[in-house]
Amino acid sequence: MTPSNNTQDKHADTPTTDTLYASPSDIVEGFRFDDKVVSVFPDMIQRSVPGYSTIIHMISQLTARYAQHDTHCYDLGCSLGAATLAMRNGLGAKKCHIVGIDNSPQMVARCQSLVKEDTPEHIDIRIIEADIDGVDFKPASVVVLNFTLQFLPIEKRTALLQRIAQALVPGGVLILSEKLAFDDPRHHELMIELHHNFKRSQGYSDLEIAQKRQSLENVLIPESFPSHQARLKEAGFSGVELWFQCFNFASMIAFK
Ligand SMILES: C[S@@+](CC[C@H](N)C(=O)[O-])C[C@H]1O[C@@H](n2cnc3c(N)ncnc32)[C@H](O)[C@@H]1O
Ligand SMILES: O=C(O)C(=O)C[C@]1(C(=O)O)C=C[C@@H](O)C=C1
Repeated sequence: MTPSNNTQDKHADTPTTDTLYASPSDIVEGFRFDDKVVSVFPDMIQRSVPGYSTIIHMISQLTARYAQHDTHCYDLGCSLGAATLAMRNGLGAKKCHIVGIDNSPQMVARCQSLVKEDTPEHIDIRIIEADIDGVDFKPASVVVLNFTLQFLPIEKRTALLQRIAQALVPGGVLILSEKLAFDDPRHHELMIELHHNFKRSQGYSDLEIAQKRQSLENVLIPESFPSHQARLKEAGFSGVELWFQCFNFASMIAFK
């Protein structure tokens, strides 16, 4: 079996368009990664996160540059495995242990079958159902948190990043993608407006945008780049840089 080059190819056969917030609802429930979200997730994330494909593509390249032989490569909050497969593609001939972790049983079940059908047996790749808060990390060279930390309660974020920093071998990196907040309220509002315009351009209605925003309230908690930078340094990283940003969506690289 030949692994696909485009990590989203496998998701292309998922037919479902995201219409989860298209009908008016009296009570908008808090966002959860349940069956309904799993069935539309590739479409939802592609049409909601500007630059998502670019980030996934670059995770391959960053893995090619930073992965070290016989270490672990972790994808934390792997959802359907887009970043996991991007890491796998970036490894080339390097022998690493790839581990994708998610605490949504529905995501994990679908991810396991997608990864299995696309990966030759000699590649060491595992998708595990677990809370990333309690995982005992093995020595790692590349760790990915692609739009996952934002769902962890703020008070748990430092401890997780400390455990990641401790697990990274010298020369290892953390790739951290997040929805950002901004300290200047004028800029914060502008970024939200431009993001909503992006969603409109992707076919979402004003109602869908408003209801999704409500469902993410107090579930996805964004922080500013300076806050992330300060916390990552406190957690043990020696350098933290932004390598991608489009509006309020960004990806950082943190060096051990
Ligand atoms: C926005 S999605 C991540 C997208 C994915 N990384 C990608 O690149 O396609 C966030 C994921 O994090 C998972 N998640 C949230 N909190 C978690 C936790 N404490 N432990 C493990 N997974 C978690 C969710 O179930 C969800 O699948
Ligand atoms: O739709 C939004 O406004 C988002 O914030 C996008 C976002 C994310 O950043 O994780 C939110 C939930 C889904 O998991 C997919 C994407």
